[in-house]
Amino acid sequence: MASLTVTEPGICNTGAIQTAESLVPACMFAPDRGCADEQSGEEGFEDGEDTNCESADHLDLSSKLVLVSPTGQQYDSLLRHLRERIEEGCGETIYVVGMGSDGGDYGLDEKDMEASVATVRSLCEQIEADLILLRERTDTGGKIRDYLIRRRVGEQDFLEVRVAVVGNVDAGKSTLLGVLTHGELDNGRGFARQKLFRHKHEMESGRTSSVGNDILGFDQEGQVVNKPDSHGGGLDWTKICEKSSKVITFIDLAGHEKYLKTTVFGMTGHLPDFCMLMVGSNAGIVGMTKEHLGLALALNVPVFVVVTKIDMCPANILQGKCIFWLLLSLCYISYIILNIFKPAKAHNSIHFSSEKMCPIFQISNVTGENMDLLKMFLNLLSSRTTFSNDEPAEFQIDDTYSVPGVGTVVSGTTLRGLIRLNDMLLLGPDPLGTFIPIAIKSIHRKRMPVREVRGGQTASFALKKIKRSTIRKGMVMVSPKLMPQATWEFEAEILVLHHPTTISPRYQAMVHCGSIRQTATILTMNKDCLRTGDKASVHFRFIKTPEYLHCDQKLVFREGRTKAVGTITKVLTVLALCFFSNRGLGSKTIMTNVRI
Ligand SMILES: Nc1nc2c(ncn2[C@@H]2O[C@H](COP(=O)(O)OP(=O)(O)OP(=O)(O)O)[C@@H](O)[C@H]2O)c(=O)[nH]1
Repeated sequence: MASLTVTEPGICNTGAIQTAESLVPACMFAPDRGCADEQSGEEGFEDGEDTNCESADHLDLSSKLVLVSPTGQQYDSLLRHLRERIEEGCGETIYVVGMGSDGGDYGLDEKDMEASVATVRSLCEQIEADLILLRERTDTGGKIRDYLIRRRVGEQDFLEVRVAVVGNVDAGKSTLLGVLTHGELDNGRGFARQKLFRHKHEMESGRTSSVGNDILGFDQEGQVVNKPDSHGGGLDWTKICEKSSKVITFIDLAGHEKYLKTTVFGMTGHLPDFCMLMVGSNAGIVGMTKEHLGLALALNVPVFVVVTKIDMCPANILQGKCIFWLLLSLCYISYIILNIFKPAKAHNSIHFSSEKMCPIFQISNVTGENMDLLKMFLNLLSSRTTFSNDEPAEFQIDDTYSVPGVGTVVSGTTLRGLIRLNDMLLLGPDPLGTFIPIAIKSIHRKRMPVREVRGGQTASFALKKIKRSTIRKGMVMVSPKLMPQATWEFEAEILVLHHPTTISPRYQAMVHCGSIRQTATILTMNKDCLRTGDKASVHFRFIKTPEYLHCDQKLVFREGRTKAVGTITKVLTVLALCFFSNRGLGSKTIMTNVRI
């Protein structure tokens, strides 16, 4: 495992070990993270394995006592480091008080602890953040405390984390979301999921068929904001968002194979930060579980597992089934399986993606067992998207609506940059590959009107003078600075995960890339034919409309059970013709792309 670099007491920078799939923010974390279950001896990662820490600061900030009474220079340095960590952690970080940066100097007495906490509190005031105690431990040297430092947000703002919920049919996905977001336990016969279904046929069959969105709000203290819905009128999202400092958006996906296309769209188009893989303990790893896990890993989305229905499964059988999970992990990931039974482990496992761990929660939606651990863990998850003000705005559309009295509304995810009310963006590409200027007339985040949205946030925009039928999923709205170009053809490095026979040129299948979902034909490839497990460089062409693509975007190429994953390596050249027309005061730009 790669080493951590401690930059000051209690602050470890995981940035150095970030891999493509582990863009979890670099947060402060103490070397006591070795969370192999101290008492139960369960499998975990080794203590000290990551403690190759060295001071990165020329000032002596390495002592556990530096916070007791820092000099002016030390204080400034501590403040600077804390600010950096908060930026990297998208507004929050974990701070350990009572530990030296070498990881071996543990514990403070009562007096020093009070003085250190006072220093940290004053640092937090400087950056307008709150200090929340997560846990306290006592070592031979004294006390050690873990704090969550979370930047205060305005009433209209909140931190946002998206979690895709996948797993086989009947694993208890919708039920868990019903229990978490509505605060009422299930009866084992489908009570909790009723509140989530969007369609009549879902009510009748008990099967999710569409991409559902549910929110769980946490206040500054980490307490759940959602209240049981006594009137049956659904949750008031605006109230939840107003009271929350962090909102977890669950993307509830269908478990049945027949809805796989929708589930793949949910995983690629809704840009989840994390994937919650649900396994019913009565059934184990069956049906689509492996398919969903493979998809999440192929898209580099960090996975944690929630095993449900433990009330139905005797302990010895549950233990036996762990072998399945271990096998699963060996098949798909060389990750360390970490069973979460204690709050300390829930805290320690939040860096699971960068540590190559796969936390497993074992819960019951009926008795509520271990539900608090899961909530605690969810509260500590941080978004993987970092935001920079300077980047030109880019927004991908994943759904469209016609709202009476408002007109056409598009919803989706802001990929980067900042979008403000009345901003002028380019919407496209249409079937001719053109982008048209469009003004943002109103913005809603989680049904709450706001004035701006940033990279990493989902939003919906009301657009003026445009028909809903002219907009489709997969279109984008981007800053004119990007000079967007649509493309028909692209090259990608792909890996065939499964195909019953062989794939050769002229083969057609559905390409999922972000919220783009369109059939493409293989024109050429650098091998004669491809079988399961083969890698190749492939040249694709969309069959219906040109799309807006980037290099390095992940894609899934599938048809039935055939599945390949890959990364776009080249977007083929298009010739952009710009038509300008002056109407009234503002000039209007229409860009048309002609393929060469
Ligand atoms: N006893 C018990 N029953 C549960 C638990 N969790 C879910 N169930 C029941 O399991 C059944 C299936 O749950 P769902 O939430 O519909 O499963 P799902 O994974 O969402 O299924 P799809 O939407 O079809 O993908 C329901 O009858 C639930 O009441 C649990 O922890 N214990």
